[in-house]
Amino acid sequence: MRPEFLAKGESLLEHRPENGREKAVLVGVELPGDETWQSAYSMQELARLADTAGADAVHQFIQKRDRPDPATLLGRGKASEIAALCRNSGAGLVIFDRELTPAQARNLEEITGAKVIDRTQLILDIFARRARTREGRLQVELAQLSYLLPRLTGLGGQLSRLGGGIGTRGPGETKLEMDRRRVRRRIAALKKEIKEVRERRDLLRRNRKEVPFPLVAIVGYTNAGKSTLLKKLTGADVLVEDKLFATLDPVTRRVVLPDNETILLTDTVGFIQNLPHHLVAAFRATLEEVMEADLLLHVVDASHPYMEEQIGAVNEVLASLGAAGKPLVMVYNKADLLPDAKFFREKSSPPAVAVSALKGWGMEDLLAAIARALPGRRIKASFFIPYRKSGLLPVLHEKGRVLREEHGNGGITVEAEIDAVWARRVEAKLKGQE
Ligand SMILES: Nc1nc2c(ncn2[C@@H]2O[C@H](COP(=O)(O)OP(=O)(O)OP(=O)(O)O)[C@@H](O)[C@H]2O)c(=O)[nH]1
Ligand SMILES: [Mg+2]
Repeated sequence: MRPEFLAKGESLLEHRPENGREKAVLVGVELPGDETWQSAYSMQELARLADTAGADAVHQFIQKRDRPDPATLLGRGKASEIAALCRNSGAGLVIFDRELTPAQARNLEEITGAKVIDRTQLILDIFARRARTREGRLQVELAQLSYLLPRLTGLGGQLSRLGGGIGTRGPGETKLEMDRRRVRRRIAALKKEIKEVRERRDLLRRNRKEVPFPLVAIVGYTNAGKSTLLKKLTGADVLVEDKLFATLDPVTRRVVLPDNETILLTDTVGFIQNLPHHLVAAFRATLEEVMEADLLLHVVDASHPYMEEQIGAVNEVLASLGAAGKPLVMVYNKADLLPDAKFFREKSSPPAVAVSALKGWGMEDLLAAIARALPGRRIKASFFIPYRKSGLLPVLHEKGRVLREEHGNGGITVEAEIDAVWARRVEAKLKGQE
């Protein structure tokens, strides 16, 4: 996706080749206080992100430093080594696992002669390529431009890197000012459009509320198997891939629980450690599905060596969205890859089930757990009860709070606040034969 402020032929991330895959050198920088296993895991993840974006890691290493070098993050000597690595392997791209300042990126590009980007830019790039809906695209563009704007400030070199082809002084400055204004204008326009999309969604959501189906949102670390689960439970034709961030646009489908209650199940964008905050902000509208949900299914890849850390990262994002206290069922997925998944089923708070979304194992357990965990949703409803069915009146009194009761011709009009499930049961009895 090309942000509109760029002229034709210019690209925000020039490292992307027209076709085929790019060769990249991946660099981690470990500072005092960082855990070694964490840097190593983060690098593995960076390699998978690079793969998803269309780059193959030809070299990767982690450099330990006492403090970051303000000009180049790692030492000049190391930067020259990277230059040699790039030359020898034909890599045109260097990806850092740590956020780079605009000056650092520029200096490193000068030394290495390659494109230099960081983890945030890589994730933004993946999102840009994968967003399908209008809303998703708007959100990604907003995130990209918000990331870009501070990087345009006073940096002629940086702008030319971003496709302007401009010098650093003189007329370049004027163009730079203009670009900055264009970017700001575009950001304002995007925010307005997203607000409109959001208002329409709110309307849809309100309509949906009147149909009192509980909303259940699937959340979890990227690649945990969320879409596979939705597919298995609903037969929905959703994208499942062994790639990070396969899903960007939420999909909602109906599921009928064993007690005949219907729920709406929503698949969401996956979470990742160090999720760029621009992205969280931009995807807030999408993630509102999560905040609105009556129940969350936290899907975990139980076969992953860093399962606990991934659970922690997801809980952090949930907390930042204000969804930490929501009713939740832990779904330990990929049980088919484990010798014994019994352990997970024994956890009881929050309730947990072990499943294999791929093989369809544990789906009945899961549906039963959802039914148990769903909080009773009270709605306001009115009923007309014919006298021959007046046996239903005590049900309303027992299960709900009767607000109004009027005995008229042929029957009783009752207004009550009642659990959604019971409201539907009473409706069903009223519609039934006897
Ligand atoms: N062995 C095994 N693999 C699974 C299972 N569930 C999902 N997978 C695989 O895990 C990979 C990711 O699955 P997705 O359903 O796309 O994962 P996701 O959580 O939706 O991922 P994102 O949308 O990228 O966040 C795919 O290769 C699936 O086939 C499972 O129960 N067992
Ligand atoms: Mg998915």
